[in-house]
Amino acid sequence: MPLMATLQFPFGPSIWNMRPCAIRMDSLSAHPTTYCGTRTSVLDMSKIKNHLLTRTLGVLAGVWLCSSLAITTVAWLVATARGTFGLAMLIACLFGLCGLAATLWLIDRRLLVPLRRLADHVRFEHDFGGTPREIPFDLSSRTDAEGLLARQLQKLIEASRNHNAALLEQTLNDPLTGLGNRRMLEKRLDILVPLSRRLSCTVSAMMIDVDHFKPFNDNYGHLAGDSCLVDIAGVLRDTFRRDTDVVVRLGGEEFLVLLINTGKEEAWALADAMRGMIQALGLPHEYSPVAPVVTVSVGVVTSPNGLLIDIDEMITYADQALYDCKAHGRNRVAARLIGADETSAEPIAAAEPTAQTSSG
Ligand SMILES: Nc1nc2c(ncn2[C@@H]2O[C@H](COP(=O)(O)OP(=O)(O)OP(=O)(O)O)[C@@H](O)[C@H]2O)c(=O)[nH]1
Repeated sequence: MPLMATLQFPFGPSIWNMRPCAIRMDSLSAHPTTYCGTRTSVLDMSKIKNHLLTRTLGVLAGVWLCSSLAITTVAWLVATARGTFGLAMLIACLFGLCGLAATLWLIDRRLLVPLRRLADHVRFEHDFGGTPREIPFDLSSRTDAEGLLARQLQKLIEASRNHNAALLEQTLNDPLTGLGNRRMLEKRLDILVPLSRRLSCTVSAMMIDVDHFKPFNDNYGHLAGDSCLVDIAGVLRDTFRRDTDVVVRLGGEEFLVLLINTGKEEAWALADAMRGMIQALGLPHEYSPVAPVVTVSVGVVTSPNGLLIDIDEMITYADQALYDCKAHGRNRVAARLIGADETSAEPIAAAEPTAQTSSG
């Protein structure tokens, strides 16, 4: 509000173009911690506002005083010389108007035009999806209050960009394992679903569940459980490395992998290899009836030829395949195939684990 008040002089249409800038700068300082994250910047902003106000009023008063003195002198001289008071007053008024117009023009060129350009820049930068742009050099290199304002705004914009990027990172990642989370999955699906449809390619999803994780947690402790989840996430990251592979932790001890252009045999083979690698980690789990080490069960579902319509549907089918795994003793891979008629998803088989020999 203070800066807004500073700029509300009736100087013609260009003044009204300043409104967005005034509001934006005002809102920056009104929410310092959420927008720029520093209180120092707010102090600087208020200094700038005071500086601008003092300077504008100073320029106005100076120009007005000088022109009034000049006008009065000229009027007095003319009236004395010609003895015609009316003519003298007319000339004085003309001079006065010219002085006023010159003052307004100067203020517009020196103060308002740069501020208007700054407002345009801030408006552009406010769209954080855009490519970052430096503030125009002729503005930021100025040594006066406008230059200071430009540099401060650039700092605020950069701080805000970094802050937003960090927040985005946090909202898309699982803090424990560093894998993506459900929101990341949704974001990637926005790209992958249309792509798989356009290319009419197969899509496979895997639901991975740690076998008997509750007794592991209960007996070895929550920290050991966390460390186990991190190790499993590492295997997933190493196994599914293509740019289009999506690996997320859905929550708890459940992970989801989405593979574009991957048929059922390939998905099955990958899932089984990954299952073997997790078993080969050899994380002791003496409370598991399946094996003396940590193992996983994997439900795989494949949608042929871009039939992936809805991720929730894929997850439901993958869950059913996972249920098949559990019904057959865990530490294995089971797969389902979504046919043209998606309601008749049929189980392909529940694969005997190739690396199950050690599990007994
Ligand atoms: N350490 C740790 N444990 C978690 C986390 N999230 C969930 N859990 C634990 O994971 C366990 C999940 O237990 P259940 O859902 O019963 O699964 P389960 O024991 O693996 O049983 P099955 O899946 O049928 O083999 C619970 O003990 C949760 O407390 C986490 O972030 N860290």
